[in-house]
Amino acid sequence: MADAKPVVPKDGAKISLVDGKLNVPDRPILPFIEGDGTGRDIWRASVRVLDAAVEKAYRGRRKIAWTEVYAGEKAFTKFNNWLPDETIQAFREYLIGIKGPLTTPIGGGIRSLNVALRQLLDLYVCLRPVRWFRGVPSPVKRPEKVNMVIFRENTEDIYAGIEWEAGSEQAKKLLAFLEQEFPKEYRKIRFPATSGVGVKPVSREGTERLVRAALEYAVRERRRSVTFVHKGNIMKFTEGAFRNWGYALAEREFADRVYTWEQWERTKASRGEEAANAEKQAAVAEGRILVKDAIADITLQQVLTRPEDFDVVATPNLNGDYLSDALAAQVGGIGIAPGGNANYVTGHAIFEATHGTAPKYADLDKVNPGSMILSGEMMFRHLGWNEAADLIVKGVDGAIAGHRVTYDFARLMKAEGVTDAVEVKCSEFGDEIIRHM
Ligand SMILES: NC(=O)C1=CN([C@@H]2O[C@H](COP(=O)(O)OP(=O)(O)OC[C@H]3O[C@@H](n4cnc5c(N)ncnc54)[C@H](OP(=O)(O)O)[C@@H]3O)[C@@H](O)[C@H]2O)C=CC1
Ligand SMILES: O=C(O)CCC(=O)C(=O)O
Ligand SMILES: [Mg+2]
Repeated sequence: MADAKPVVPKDGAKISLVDGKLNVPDRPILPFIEGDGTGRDIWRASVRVLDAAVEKAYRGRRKIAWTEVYAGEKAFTKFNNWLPDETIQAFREYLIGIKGPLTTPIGGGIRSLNVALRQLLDLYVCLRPVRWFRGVPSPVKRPEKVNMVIFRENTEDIYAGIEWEAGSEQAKKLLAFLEQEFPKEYRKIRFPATSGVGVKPVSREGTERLVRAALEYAVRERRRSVTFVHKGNIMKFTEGAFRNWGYALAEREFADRVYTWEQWERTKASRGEEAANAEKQAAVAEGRILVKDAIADITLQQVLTRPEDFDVVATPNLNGDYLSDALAAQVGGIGIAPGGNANYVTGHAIFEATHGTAPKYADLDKVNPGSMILSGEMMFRHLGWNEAADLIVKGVDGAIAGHRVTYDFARLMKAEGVTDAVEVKCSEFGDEIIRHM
């Protein structure tokens, strides 16, 4: 069987990290994974848009040296390997890349390749900006109020994949250990003989590097607040610790840039509520970032009812997964929800849409390529290619304003009474974006 060594364009050059800064050549080698299911249609449309933006912005001076790497069904078919080492090696070597969605079977079979890539490359931030594009149909009345950036921890929590099937030898062994060593806790397991068991690791290091990234972003981008979203009332030493470590780091490393709810609590306890409110107001007035926290369940209500209270969000892995799909709905759905996974120390990053493979639409040239295209836009900004990124935003704005959109937007537009909305194919929506650049 052939090996999965990527074929790199001869004139391509490597991106490198020099003194903590990306050094991007004019012909950067960027590995890409096409993706399973709708990934194939989406990639075909997206790569044309990304190339067109670069061509229009730089008139041949810059060009991407796309290099296909393999994972998922295509890799398994070609190489009998779901995630070849060559793919990991390529992302290691070329630093930055982009991928389509990959299928993960439910309740058995292989573990997530998406998660494996994040863990193997230690891409500890999953960055998912959620903002509304004018004209995108939305189920909420004021979608323009949604402008949030999710920093989802990307390497630990239950995504570590440490769990054992009910009745398995491993589950029995762990339960026997618990019965022996922690009898009080063991007695809380309602049906031990038929329980699957999982482990949820959340570390101080993992939390701190994620929170640091969120705060650095908030400072750099002059954002208003950072909210730690957690379920720390129930999971005290994992999610609750995430909150506590987050506050401690904010006060330790960003003392002169933030004002935290913990500070407010301390001032209230020592000098009363009025003094605490005055202190907070003064801090916010001088441009400090308000650092606060919210419990995950009520957050899911409040992001709907008062989205303006949420700005940058830092949260453990599972909460971030739920929150990013829920928030995407408010700005027009998962068809326009980009993202990126990154390690800000090593410089490694893989950009990818928030959505999955949407298998029922595979190869129909139907779904919205917007999430992948806007993930490309994020990638260009990450590379410092802002002119190309701006053209993509211009193209997306124009395509939406023209009301020639994929089925998801057309469906919502029609429901909103937009009579001239025309459903176009995935590839045609790509054409529309290029036309409006
Ligand atoms: N990072 C990754 O690679 C991810 C992979 N996955 C994997 O994808 C597979 C399918 O997951 P599933 O839960 O069905 O979620 P999906 O995100 O794949 O699809 C769910 C629904 O979202 C809508 N949707 C998805 N993509 C688009 C798009 N590009 N344009 C417009 N609408 C879209 C469709 O809604 P409608 O039916 O209303 O038209 C679709 O039925 C699973 O194996 C899962 O593990 C999931 C998430 C991320
Ligand atoms: O890996 C998967 O299949 C799902 C991942 C996911 O839902 C996400 O990263 O948002
Ligand atoms: Mg998800």
